[in-house]
Amino acid sequence: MRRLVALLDRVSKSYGSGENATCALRSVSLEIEEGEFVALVGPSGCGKSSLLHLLAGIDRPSEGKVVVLGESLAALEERKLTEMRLRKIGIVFQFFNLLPTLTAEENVELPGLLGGMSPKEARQRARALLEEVGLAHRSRHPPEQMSGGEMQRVAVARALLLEPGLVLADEPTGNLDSEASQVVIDLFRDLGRRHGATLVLATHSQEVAAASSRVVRMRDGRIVGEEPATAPGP
Ligand SMILES: Nc1ncnc2c1ncn2[C@@H]1O[C@H](COP(=O)(O)OP(=O)(O)OP(=O)(O)O)[C@@H](O)[C@H]1O
Repeated sequence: MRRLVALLDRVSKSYGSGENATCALRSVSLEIEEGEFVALVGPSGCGKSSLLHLLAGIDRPSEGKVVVLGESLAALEERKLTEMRLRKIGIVFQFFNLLPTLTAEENVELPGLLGGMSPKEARQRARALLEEVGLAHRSRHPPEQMSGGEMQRVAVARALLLEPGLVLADEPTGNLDSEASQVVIDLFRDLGRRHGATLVLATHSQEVAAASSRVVRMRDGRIVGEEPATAPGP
């Protein structure tokens, strides 16, 4: 059997309290195995980002259990959670979140430097990743001199720098035109093959969903279907 990378066990998440409480996730259970490329799809507000935030340890569940790479996130103190986010989880955002004053190469190196890699090793790895995403020639440019698609490829390279066990992406093509989206989609599709990466992303894009190995459909904070369908549990 393949290794389990992430597990949500009857997870619920509410924001706010009393009359203003919003229930974003309602008893969601999900298992993600090594090497999977899972696309979370569903209407706006159905809970996709909330689920990603729990997997990333950005948020904690109101109820239920979240286990990522063998660690129960609820049990981790804040310092260990931050450390885990840096070293073991790569995150790609819709709006890239690159640092504007750094070059592409420096942006990609950053998690390595923060994670204790030597500057030389971080640079070598950043260069190799920028080459892999087809941007070796743009490595000295700051984000403002790049297209959206290029910025997102830099963000993907940055997310991979520390070879995370889990890569999460929230609407990674949401801000790109169709041509740039396709390049980013192809990149994600190759990640599993080249890096053995396990990927979970939230998307409204049919093309992204079509490139995934499993589509998880959500509605009103619940998982309402999967394609291909997984066998029912015991
Ligand atoms: N920080 C927050 N505080 C209060 N409510 C929130 C917060 N974050 C999300 N919500 C609510 O939780 C529900 C689920 O939101 P979530 O962002 O997870 O949905 P989504 O499927 O990612 O939507 P979209 O596709 O529009 O990004 C929504 O009703 C949303 O308004």
